Amino acid sequence: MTGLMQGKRGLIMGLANDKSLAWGIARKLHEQGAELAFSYQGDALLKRVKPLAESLGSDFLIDCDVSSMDALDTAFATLAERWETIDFVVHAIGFSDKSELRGHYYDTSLDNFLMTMNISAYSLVAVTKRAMPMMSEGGSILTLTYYGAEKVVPHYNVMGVAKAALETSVQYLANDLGPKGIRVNAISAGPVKTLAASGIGDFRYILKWNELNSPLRRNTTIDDVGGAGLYLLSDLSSGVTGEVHHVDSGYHLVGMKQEDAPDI
Ligand SMILES: NC(=O)c1ccc[n+]([C@@H]2O[C@H](COP(=O)([O-])OP(=O)(O)OC[C@H]3O[C@@H](n4cnc5c(N)ncnc54)[C@H](O)[C@@H]3O)[C@@H](O)[C@H]2O)c1
Ligand SMILES: Cc1c(CN(C)C(=O)CCc2cnc3c(c2)CCC(=O)N3)oc2ccccc12
Repeated sequence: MTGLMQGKRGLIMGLANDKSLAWGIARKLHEQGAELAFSYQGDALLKRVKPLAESLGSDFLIDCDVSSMDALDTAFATLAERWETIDFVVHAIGFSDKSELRGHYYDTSLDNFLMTMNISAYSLVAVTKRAMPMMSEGGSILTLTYYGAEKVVPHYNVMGVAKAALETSVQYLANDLGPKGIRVNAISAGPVKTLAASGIGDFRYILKWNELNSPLRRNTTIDDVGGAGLYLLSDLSSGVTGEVHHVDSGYHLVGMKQEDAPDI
């Protein structure tokens, strides 16, 4: 049977290892017949990303630090050399100085505020600008956000502000690109123990709280995110753009501790 993504190809940005949300998405896309290119952040990550990409039949690896406009120009030129058109881009990138992802938001430095907004929010605009001309047959762009954009999650701090900017950017980009048949959406994922989650104080508490208080009473997996990513990147979501789709076991619905949740 032909897959949902048969004949489709695109770029996955933000794969670091086999715990990455990008990995959950890449696997599902490959299963459904997509052809994949991967961008990674520097040689240190290449040794982990290369074997993962190869396991999905891809030898198309592109070094790209999204804080550099030259690197973005070079990355998309390399992409266009081999593939004249692409059907999708996954933007699974976010970063802040972890010393400011604890304590008070009012202690956020200007430097880290700007760096965090650049990498975690502006980079989607910069990527979209460069992907657009390659999506002459239309396309789908997907980014990853978190509930901390909508409501205060203690210590998510400047990342929450950046994700709020990212989510509104999704709306403005969707409106700009709609006439070109390019859709732009976000998945708001529940907490998942990834590289970007390690080094966060009391992450185990956040995971446990979500497990005990989400409607599904379980944490989110990268396969949960992969399935929803496949939907948003495929023609099944042809009428969907500018959307933030929660893949969080329903946690965003909850306004108070569940009765059956033990104290943790
Ligand atoms: N893990 C979670 O709990 C969770 C929940 C919701 C949303 N998210 C978001 O999902 C996305 C993917 O994160 P993840 O949890 O899979 O962790 P991850 O560490 O596996 O992925 C983050 C990626 O961002 C890349 N990156 C950081 N700075 C970069 C730069 N300047 N240029 C290029 N790449 C850069 C890293 O190399 C890494 O591959 C992020 O946007 C994150 O904010 C994560
Ligand atoms: C959930 C959750 C996350 C996971 N998540 C949704 C994220 O978006 C990850 C954000 C993040 C951004 N930059 C860095 C790190 C994490 C740690 C390593 C590093 O050096 N920089 O991070 C939190 C930080 C504080 C509170 C909750 C969370």
